[in-house]
Amino acid sequence: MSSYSIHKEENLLVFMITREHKRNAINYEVMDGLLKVIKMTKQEANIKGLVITGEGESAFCSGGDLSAFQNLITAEDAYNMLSKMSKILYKLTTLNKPTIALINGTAVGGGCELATACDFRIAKKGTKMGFIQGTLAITTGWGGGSLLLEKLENEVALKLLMEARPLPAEDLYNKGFIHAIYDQVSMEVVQQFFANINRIHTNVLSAYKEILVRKWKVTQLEKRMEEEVRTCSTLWSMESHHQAVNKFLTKNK
Ligand SMILES: CC[C@@H](C(=O)O)C(=O)SCCNC(=O)CCNC(=O)[C@H](O)C(C)(C)COP(=O)(O)OP(=O)(O)OC[C@H]1O[C@@H](n2cnc3c(N)ncnc32)[C@H](O)[C@@H]1OP(=O)(O)O
Repeated sequence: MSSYSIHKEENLLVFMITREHKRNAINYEVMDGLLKVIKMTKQEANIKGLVITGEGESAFCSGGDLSAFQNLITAEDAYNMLSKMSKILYKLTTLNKPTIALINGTAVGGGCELATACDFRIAKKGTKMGFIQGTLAITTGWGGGSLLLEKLENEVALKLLMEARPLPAEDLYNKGFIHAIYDQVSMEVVQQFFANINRIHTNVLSAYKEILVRKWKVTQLEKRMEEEVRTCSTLWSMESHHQAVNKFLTKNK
């Protein structure tokens, strides 16, 4: 069974992680799917934007698949995986069309990084989200810390990263991380959120994205994300991280 699906909803492409049993954790197949959908969104003239979501009601995305990545022991092993995803998140962030994270359930760790790489975040009421990487004795490893610092005030972002705890969507709406909250989330609410943007020609939407991307090029966002990956790779190789992952993976055994 595939780890993701891609379909069209009117003029939007929808990418869904279909790993509900793993709380939509990201494996290499999901990474490849993300690359594919980013390319499709860019190339298809009749597509106006991209929506990223997770299967089911419990989770948007629980970050990297810890069971798949637990065999990455050294900093070099970790770097290869982390930089692969970080490059994908940079491509997503700088995509020339609007992107929306439809946060249908819990988003933690790399799941929050994925959401941060989108332009807009819509969440279901009460959903918990957190950059919990600190509890695993690592930092954000896919460049999401650098992205969060671009999207929120520095002090607000830093506090979220340093506290490493899940917060309800309502709190994150007040901090500016979430842009709209709905009782239930579906493609209907995405179309509602997107309606005004949808009236505007794609060339104009792309031109606005280009203004933002130009700023990120000047401030070397890509390089900053790469440095973040390197720092996380070193932390990843430490015993404290391996112990924390082991604790999670054996919690129900
Ligand atoms: C690798 C990059 C790094 C980064 O740069 O950010 C990361 O993303 S590190 C990963 C960070 N993520 C986590 O630590 C999240 C771990 N998951 C959880 O805390 C919880 O599962 C949850 C997301 C809060 C959901 O809780 P709950 O609804 O109670 O479900 P369970 O905990 O029982 O999980 C069900 C099932 O799914 C497996 N699972 C969940 N998350 C992951 C994951 N990230 N990787 C691998 N597997 C995951 C969990 O082990 C359960 O499996 P079974 O026991 O086999 O049913």
